[in-house]
Amino acid sequence: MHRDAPSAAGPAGKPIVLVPACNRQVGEHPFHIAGKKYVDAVRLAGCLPLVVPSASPEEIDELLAIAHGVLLTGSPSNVHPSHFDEDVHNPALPLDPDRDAWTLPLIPRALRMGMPLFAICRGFQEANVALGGSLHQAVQEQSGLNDHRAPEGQPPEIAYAEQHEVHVMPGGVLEGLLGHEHFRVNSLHGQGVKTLAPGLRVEAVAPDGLVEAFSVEASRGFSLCLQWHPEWQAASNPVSMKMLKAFGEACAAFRDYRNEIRQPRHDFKSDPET
Ligand SMILES: N[C@@H](CCC(=O)NCCCC(=O)O)C(=O)O
Repeated sequence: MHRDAPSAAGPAGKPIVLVPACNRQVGEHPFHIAGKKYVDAVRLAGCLPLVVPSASPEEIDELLAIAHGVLLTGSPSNVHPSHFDEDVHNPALPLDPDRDAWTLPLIPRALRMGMPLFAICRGFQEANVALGGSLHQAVQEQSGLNDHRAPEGQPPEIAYAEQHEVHVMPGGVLEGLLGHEHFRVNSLHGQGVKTLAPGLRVEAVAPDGLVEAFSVEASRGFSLCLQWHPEWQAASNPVSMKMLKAFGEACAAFRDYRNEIRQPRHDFKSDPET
């Protein structure tokens, strides 16, 4: 086999990142939707976004067989509290049980494979619940915790403006990437971590002590789950770009590993050119 021949798995294309969609009623009809800023963030990471409408358990396995990473987006909808054994606290707030139904089983399966995971806001909350944690349904109603919701009725430039500092915990993924002790982030959430799932490592906390970032210690792959929105104007945010670059590199490494183990073993004895 010529040394410069492409590998049997073919030239490595961009890593494929699954982006689970939300479910939204538009007029009389149900739609699957995904925020453009999340899809743009996957491209900024150097990966190929694959927005997925929904998936049956069998389809989850098929999707994981072709993917090299998962990005869980934010959403105005809340993770249904039944997944952490609570009743709905405020029925006026939107839910998305169809998204919950497949992202919650997707997360542990992806992590068990060592597939890179990048989770944002609702996605951060999904990851905590999927792995056995629970959420405050109304952070602002908890004694000692601040109101982490965005200012109401404001244009995106105000709603996604930086709201508070986060303190980076020493020795974790974030400190390794950023080397920062603290920096300011935006904040657009009413739910928040109540109990952290087993096996999660706190990566950053807000001034009131609320967990703002975690990684999955048990996973052998890259994982970074953030309560804030790094995808907002990410291209002009050096902190966001460092995290997205690390995620993209981890997805590329996972792709290369996948291609390597799937490459048919070469029988050098029978090949006259070796
Ligand atoms: N609904 C949850 C999660 C909040 C969240 O993801 N906000 C972002 C919504 C819009 C966007 O996608 O940027 C909560 O309130 O905690």
